[in-house]
Amino acid sequence: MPPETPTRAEGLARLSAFLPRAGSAYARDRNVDPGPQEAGHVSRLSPFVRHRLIGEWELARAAEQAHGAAATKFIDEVCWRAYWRGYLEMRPALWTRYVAYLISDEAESVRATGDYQAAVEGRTGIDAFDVWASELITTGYLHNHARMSFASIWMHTLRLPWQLGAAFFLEHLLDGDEAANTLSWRWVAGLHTPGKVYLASTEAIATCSAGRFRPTGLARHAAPVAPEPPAPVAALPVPVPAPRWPCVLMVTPEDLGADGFRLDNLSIVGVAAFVTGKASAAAATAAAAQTVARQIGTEVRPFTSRTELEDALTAFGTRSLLTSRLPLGRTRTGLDALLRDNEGPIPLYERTRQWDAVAWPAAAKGFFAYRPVIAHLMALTDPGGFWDRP
Ligand SMILES: Cc1cc2nc3c(=O)[nH]c(=O)nc-3n(C[C@H](O)[C@H](O)[C@H](O)COP(=O)(O)OP(=O)(O)OC[C@H]3O[C@@H](n4cnc5c(N)ncnc54)[C@H](O)[C@@H]3O)c2cc1C
Repeated sequence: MPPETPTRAEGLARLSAFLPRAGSAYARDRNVDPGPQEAGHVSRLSPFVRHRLIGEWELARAAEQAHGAAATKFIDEVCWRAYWRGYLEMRPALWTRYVAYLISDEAESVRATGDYQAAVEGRTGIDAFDVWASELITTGYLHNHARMSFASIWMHTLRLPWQLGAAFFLEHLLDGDEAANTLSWRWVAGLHTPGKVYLASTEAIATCSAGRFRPTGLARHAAPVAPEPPAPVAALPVPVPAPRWPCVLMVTPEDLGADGFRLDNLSIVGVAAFVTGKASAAAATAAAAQTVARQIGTEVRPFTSRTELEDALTAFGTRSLLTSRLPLGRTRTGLDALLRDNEGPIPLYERTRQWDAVAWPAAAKGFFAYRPVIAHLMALTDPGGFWDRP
């Protein structure tokens, strides 16, 4: 697993070590999880990709260069990430409803039950499930098939609310991502593609765990889910040119720079680091901010409060903040609370990476309808560049 403070160098080393397996071997073996002690058939790059220490485009292009058409499956999987992200950005109600459930009386009473406690402590007696609960907590990672089966057993066999399972994942996954996580749990529940649920089976778990597990007593029928109104579709903000006046570059765990912040022709007078989230993400944010500040010859001011942010802006002599687009989720919610403080507005300018500007609006329906956009993404000349030139 990644070191305490994941770095781009570590992620790139992991990518180059994995690359020989990103072609036909990935297509054939990716669903088999030999366990955390083994090298495995997947990249385990998600914690680096989640925080944009490495861009999705870098993974996809490296795989295409190494394997040509045989990299299609790997590139598809990489693009699931942008698909989920775009889908949620256009349906913010799915996120707000999920958050509202977590603070409801019903959620509180379920958390107090023995069944919930047994599930999160890995004491259900269900083979595989209990091991995965503890693997998630100790390593911060689960293989995709383990995530699917765990979520299925959680809601369909144990009959626990999907939202509490999603929250358990988000708390422990090092790649915890509001879009991929919430929407994958909804997909297992049958809420993403109506009527299509994911039911874990003994045989599939035995095969996908390379024979390590053979759980019995799994549900043969899906748990009923409460019907919900369709989420209204919101328009994505149109990307706008970055301001040419002096700004402070704000680095957040949502984008740690991937292959650069492309600051040429901009007037950046300082760097502010919003050090929030898990300890590893906060440390990586501080480190990424240091790197970019060194490159442009300025200072870094870390902040977690309005007062520290105000101090940084005063020190740098401007009130304009420039950052990579902040998607829906915990970082955005935390920052909005600081910016909305009644000490006066702080203008925030968000830049959209070209990869996101093309990928997100295409996530209108299912992934099948989305697939044609993958060719456009792969053809972009500067996918990590920002869509902010006039
Ligand atoms: C219930 C559930 C919850 C999930 N929660 C998260 C989450 O919080 N954060 C997260 O990044 N992924 C999540 N996923 C998707 C997927 O399980 C992980 O991205 C993947 O297991 C990461 O391991 P890897 O880096 O070895 O993937 P690889 O197979 O090596 O894939 C390469 C990269 O492609 C992306 N990717 C691959 N598969 C998916 C997918 N199905 N959806 C989205 N992106 C994908 C990831 O960025 C990954 O690093 C979830 C899946 C399920 C079923």
